[in-house]
This record gives sequence, C-alpha cells and structure tokens, in this order.
Amino acid sequence: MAVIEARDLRKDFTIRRRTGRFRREKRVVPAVDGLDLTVEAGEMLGYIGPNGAGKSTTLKMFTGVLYPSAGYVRVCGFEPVPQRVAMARRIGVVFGQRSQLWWDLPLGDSFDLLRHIYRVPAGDHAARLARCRRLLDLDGFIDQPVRQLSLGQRMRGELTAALLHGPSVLFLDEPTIGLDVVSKQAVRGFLADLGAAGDTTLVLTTHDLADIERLCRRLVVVDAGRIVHDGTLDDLHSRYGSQRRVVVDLDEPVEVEPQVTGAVLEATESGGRRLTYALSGPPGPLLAALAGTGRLRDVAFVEPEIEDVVAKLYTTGTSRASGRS
Ligand SMILES: Nc1ncnc2c1ncn2[C@@H]1O[C@H](COP(=O)(O)OP(=O)(O)OP(=O)(O)O)[C@@H](O)[C@H]1O
Repeated sequence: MAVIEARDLRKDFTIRRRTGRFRREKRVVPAVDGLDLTVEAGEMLGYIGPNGAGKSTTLKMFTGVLYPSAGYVRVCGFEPVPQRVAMARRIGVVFGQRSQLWWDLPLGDSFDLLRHIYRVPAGDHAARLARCRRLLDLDGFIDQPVRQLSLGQRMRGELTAALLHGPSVLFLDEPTIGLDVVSKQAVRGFLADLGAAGDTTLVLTTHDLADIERLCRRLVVVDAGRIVHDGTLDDLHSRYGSQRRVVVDLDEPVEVEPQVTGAVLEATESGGRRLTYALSGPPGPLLAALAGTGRLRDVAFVEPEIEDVVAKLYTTGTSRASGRS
C-alpha cells in the first residue's frame, strides 16, 4: 500500500530583490519542479541531493508545513495541509531545527504531554516509551530540562517524542547532523532496527553517507527540484560505473600478469608483488588465473566508495535548472 503519493508536485518560491532605488526584480525559484514519487509502506527511503536541491521543501509539503504550488500529494491518504490535524496522528516528524519538546520542562514531562495531546492509550504509551528508554538509553537524562540536554541527548528525545503515538511514517530531516560519533551510532542503530521491523516507513534526508549506507534501502536523488535517480545503492554504483577492486599480493612477481575477461589490471606495485585489478564481472576467473601462478599470497576486495559515487552523481548526473523569471 502506498503511504506517500506525489504527482507533478511543485513548489515555487518568489524572491523579490531590490535592483535600484525604485526597481525590484522578481525571481521564481522552482524549489520542487514536478515531483512524481510513490513510497510503499515499510520502505526505508533516503531522499538525498546537494544543497538547495529541494529536499526540505518536499518534506515540508509532505508533512503539511507548506502548501504546494501545484500537483497532487497524499500522505497516509490525507491531503497534508488541509488535513494536517488528522494526518498528525499517522506521521512522526524529526526536523533538526524544530523541536517538539518543551524547553523548560524535564524531558519525561514532554513525553507525558504528548501522550495527552495525541490521546495515546496509557498502555501503548508505556510500552513505546519503555522501548525507547532502553534502545536510546534515555534514563541518564530523562529528568533533565530539555534546554540542558546535549544535541545528541535532545535528538534521542526528539526521536522518542516522534514515535510515542505509533506513527506509520517517520520523516527525518538530517537526523544525525552535528551529533558525536556515539550518538550518531545510537540514532542510526535505532532507526535501522525500526525500519527492519517493517511497520514504520522511514523517509529521511541526509548529507551523511554513513546514514545512507546504513539506513536507505531505496535512494531518491534530487537536484534542482527534480529526481535524477531512484533505486538502490547498488543501482547507483552500477549506473555510475563504480567498480569493485581486487588487490592481490604475490610471493614473487610473475613474468606476465594474468589477464582475464571482466578484470582490468590497474596498478602494479612493490616490484610486481602487488597487483590491483578493477572488476566488471565475477572474480572467479581472475582468482583462478592468479592461483595458477602458484605465487598467490593474499587477496583483498575493495568495495567502491559511496563518496565517489555520490560526488559523481552530484557533479555530472544532474541538470541544474536556473530560476524562472
Ligand atoms: N522560504 C523560502 N523562500 C524562498 N526560497 C526558498 C525558501 N525555502 C527554500 N527556498 C529555496 O528553495 C530551494 C530548495 O531549498 P531546500 O531548503 O528545499 O533545499 P535542500 O535540498 O533541503 O537544501 P539543504 O541540503 O541545503 O538543506 C533553494 O534554492 C532555496 O534557496
């Protein structure tokens, strides 16, 4: 079942700029430029793209914060802005820059208030809170006022607050930005488990490539308000030609390096004792040829770096639309 459906969704921002004493220039920025997207229940979707690509604007339209300029959008069957109140029971939102916690109250009091606001049955609330306390390690700071919490502690509180009413979709805008390594791992591990359980759809924007690798089974890449890729991370690797490499150590150099179909010798180091091949097919034939030399000491596979793939995508695979005037 589709939990998010967008068809030809658009959001234009009009920017007015003073160009002279009495002159103003009007420019229309198509922040989201005809988005077609369907997200099925239980998906873990990474919505990524360079700065200004339109990610936050899209999430704001999905969560009822912004009215679209045109197009069709439904989230859990609701039209986000007009049906925002009803939709709020079905979605959870974690936007780094906007908190849903009460700044001066202890964290635990915010959770109580949210239970009343969403009218969550006491038993459900207690069970969900107990789970979050355990998995997000909240006990050390649950009695502290929110304003005294570190960013990592607050983010763990925000995640809990977003989940206490049992939403079917969780929207996260940069959930790990600014967090230290330990908090990042805690948040990622928690979201990975939540997604794997299968009853919450996750939609997240992130610039953190480790988030993408850990959390996004499907990647939608946007640029200048348009989708430029929709698929798995593996699809992205094959589309952008990123290849696995095999690094081979030999006891002694061979007279002629083995050459097989599907493997290209890229580098020879250490006087011929270390060979690096780029693979475009299965490694079996290459390994068999190397084993046949009788000098094979060690083999290591080097996976393509996601940094390289995403950098390539952002710089070459996109058509940057300029603002319409
Ligand atoms: N309130 C606004 N008024 C005018 N222009 C805006 C407004 N909000 C966003 N924009 C413009 O819309 C475009 C998309 O912005 P958006 O914040 O959605 O991008 P993003 O992909 O989330 O970027 P980032 O990765 O930097 O957060 C940008 O050109 C931005 O300047």
